[in-house]
Amino acid sequence: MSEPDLNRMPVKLAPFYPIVPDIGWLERIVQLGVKLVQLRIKDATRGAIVDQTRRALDVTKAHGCQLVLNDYWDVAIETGADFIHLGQEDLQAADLVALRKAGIRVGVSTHDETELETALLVYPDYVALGPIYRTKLKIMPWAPQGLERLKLWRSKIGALPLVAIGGLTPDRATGAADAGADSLAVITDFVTASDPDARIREWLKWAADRRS
Ligand SMILES: Cc1ncc(COP(=O)(O)OP(=O)(O)O)c(N)n1
Ligand SMILES: Cc1nc(C(=O)O)sc1CCOP(=O)(O)O
Ligand SMILES: [Mg+2]
Repeated sequence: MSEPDLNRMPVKLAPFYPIVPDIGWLERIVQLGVKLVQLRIKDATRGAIVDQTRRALDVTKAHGCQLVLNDYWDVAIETGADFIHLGQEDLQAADLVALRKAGIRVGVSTHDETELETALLVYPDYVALGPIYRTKLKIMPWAPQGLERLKLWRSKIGALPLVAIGGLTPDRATGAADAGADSLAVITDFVTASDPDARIREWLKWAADRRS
């Protein structure tokens, strides 16, 4: 368990939080104005992950965007990523003290109340709840949580930043944000769009309208 750093400022997450499978996607969308992005690489060597994370940090820093690395907590420390995102199994393996010492922010996945209790024990910088809607990305044992569950998470975690994930689309965005999500994590919607750049711009316009 890692103690909270009382000097650590709470994070403010951008309302739109795209997740990408590789550096090519990341470079493409950061140039469009994305301010928070997750690099979620599956099935690559550690060397390739380090290399892509370094390249991701170069491009995100140049564009005033924050980088979240998924899963690879040791690579996050080695490269100086802004955040690490940890699932519940990742959480058991990660060295949270080392992450804190390195100044890396920590986001944690939750899918039920037990997982939320576990997540809160490590004083995360944000909590993610999913899948809010059915997702086509991966098979998951949880039924869609829905907006009521998002409201419940909001009431349970107070001011801690809350990320919604799973099946989100621009049509569903305002509902999820009004239910309490500070930031919406999205993959399939823009990756499978006929014009991904246009879809990213649509999301960014929604985020800008949401902020104002
Ligand atoms: C913002 C956000 N929320 C949830 C997840 C899922 O993390 P995890 O449960 O570890 O599953 P994988 O993404 O590693 O397959 C996430 N990546 N990001
Ligand atoms: C990777 C992932 N984790 C989830 C969780 O609930 O923890 S849902 C999910 C996929 C979300 O992406 P899409 O926008 O493609 O549905
Ligand atoms: Mg994971």
